[in-house]
Amino acid sequence: MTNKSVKVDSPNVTYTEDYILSNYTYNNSVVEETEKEILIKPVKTKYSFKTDRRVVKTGMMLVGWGGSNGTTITAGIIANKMGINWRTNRGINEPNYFGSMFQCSTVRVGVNKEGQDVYVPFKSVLPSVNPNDLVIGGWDINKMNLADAMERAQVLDYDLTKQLKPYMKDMTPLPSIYAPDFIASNQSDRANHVIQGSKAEQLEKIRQDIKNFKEENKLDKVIILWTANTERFSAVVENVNDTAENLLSSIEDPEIDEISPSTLFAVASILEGCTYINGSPQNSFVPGVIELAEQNNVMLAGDDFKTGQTKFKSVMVDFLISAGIKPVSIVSYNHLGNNDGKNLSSSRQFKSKEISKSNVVDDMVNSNRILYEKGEKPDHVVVIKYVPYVGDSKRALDEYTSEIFMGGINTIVVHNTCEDSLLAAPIMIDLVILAELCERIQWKTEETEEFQNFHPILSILSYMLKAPVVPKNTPVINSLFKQKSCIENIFRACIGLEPENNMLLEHKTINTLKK
Ligand SMILES: NC(=O)c1ccc[n+]([C@@H]2O[C@H](COP(=O)([O-])OP(=O)(O)OC[C@H]3O[C@@H](n4cnc5c(N)ncnc54)[C@H](O)[C@@H]3O)[C@@H](O)[C@H]2O)c1
Ligand SMILES: O=P([O-])([O-])O[C@@H]1[C@@H](O)[C@H](O)[C@@H](O)[C@H](O)[C@@H]1O
Repeated sequence: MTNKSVKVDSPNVTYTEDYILSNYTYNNSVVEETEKEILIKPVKTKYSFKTDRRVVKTGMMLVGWGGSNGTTITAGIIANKMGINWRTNRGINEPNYFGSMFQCSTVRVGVNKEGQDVYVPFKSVLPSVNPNDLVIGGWDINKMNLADAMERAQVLDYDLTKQLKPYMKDMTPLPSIYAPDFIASNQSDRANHVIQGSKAEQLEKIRQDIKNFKEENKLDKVIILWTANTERFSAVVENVNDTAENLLSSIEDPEIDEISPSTLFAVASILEGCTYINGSPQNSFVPGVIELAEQNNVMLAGDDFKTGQTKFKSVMVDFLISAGIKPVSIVSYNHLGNNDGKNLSSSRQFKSKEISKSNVVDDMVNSNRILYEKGEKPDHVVVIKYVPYVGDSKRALDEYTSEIFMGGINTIVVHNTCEDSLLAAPIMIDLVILAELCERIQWKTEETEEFQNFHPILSILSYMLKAPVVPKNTPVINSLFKQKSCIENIFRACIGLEPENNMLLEHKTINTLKK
């Protein structure tokens, strides 16, 4: 695939040294529904987009750096950066970023003179950070260095880990905030690298860590990503964490415990002006965090990486319902033996994951009132079991039972086995790279004078997340192809291209009589 630069030649697009400026007409429709009629009125909004072309030196700080995902993403980036090949019984393996939608998928940009579709790497559409250039750091409640932690995770092939150890042995996580009430008690033996002191002192330490990391590595920006253990949900308590002011005040109050480590990290990130991404299912983004991010115009994205079983579900259910087939029972079972699975074997932590894995079909079900009455849903069961022997190699079994034509029943069973962390690492890379890119895109319309950033809650990143956090009163979209289409078409608009509509009219209106 080409590494050529991609440029749009259009009166709607201007390339300056520092910016790509595009004028884009956004076509939508306003619908008026009466007793007897649905009246649809097309509307047009003129947008201007401004994308900063200056890709700067970017750091990625991982909370939970010593875990399976944290060590795997670090190992994968080093292997790609250094071009480290490794041998297995299948022969020589080369590093890649497979599973990263932005690094390894393509977009159709038009047709050539022969009428053939032309595809370019998605990552070539707008200037973005090369994952090889990410400066990596982070925190863990366990002091093990990254080389030993990579071995502990047992995710990557031996010959690769042997070559990587010299690069990772001197990488040591910073001590972190440990609150035993928020993660499984079976994690307590891991907690040997903990920041002491009050919540306020812990918050200040994390803020200082971010400042130091930025300064020591001469970074222009840092993105912070939570890939630590799944926490239980935090209670949303009036006067405690319901507003930004109350949350900041609660952090200063030693009597208040209902502030999770992940919420403290989110507050620290926001106060340091760093985008924060929640890769786990807990509600780190209590209302006070959301308000603080909006007040400081700092971006957030979450919750819970969408990597395997749930990603598949958001395709499968979309296919069934959009085909007019009615899923009536969905059972998702999996077992795995990594430390994530160990933590999830505790009921309160499993509950967080059960919620994020269960809500993923709601938008698709609610979009079809032919198949489903209002409020009607398929039976939906999520089961996760901890089986130490299988380690990171998650075994997922899904059963989709649907009603089909004339009383027929269709049952589809899927078995899916893979190293969970090898699915998660490229998704984490996409989240960080795309979050950084979104920080450099601004928009305005004819009604707004100044260019402004996207809303701080980055719902555009929903493709990578099981339980997308979205701005208040906006829709949660879980359908994978709608999510991909959203990212692709917004980026196309930034270079003045129309949305991909898949009409290929040029191939359907050919004049067969023309000689
Ligand atoms: N496919 C996937 O792997 C996948 C998909 C979706 C979500 N997730 C989520 O990603 C997270 C990480 O998964 P994993 O497989 O790497 O788990 P892991 O248990 O191997 O790693 C988590 C790490 O976080 C550390 N930790 C726990 N509490 C911490 C704290 N307060 N501060 C800093 N570090 C802390 C632990 O010591 C551990 O090293 C989990 O919450 C998991 O549910 C994983
Ligand atoms: O993304 P996905 O494969 O549906 O979900 C996964 C679960 O199946 C797995 O049990 C859990 O340990 C991972 O954290 C991840 O959430």
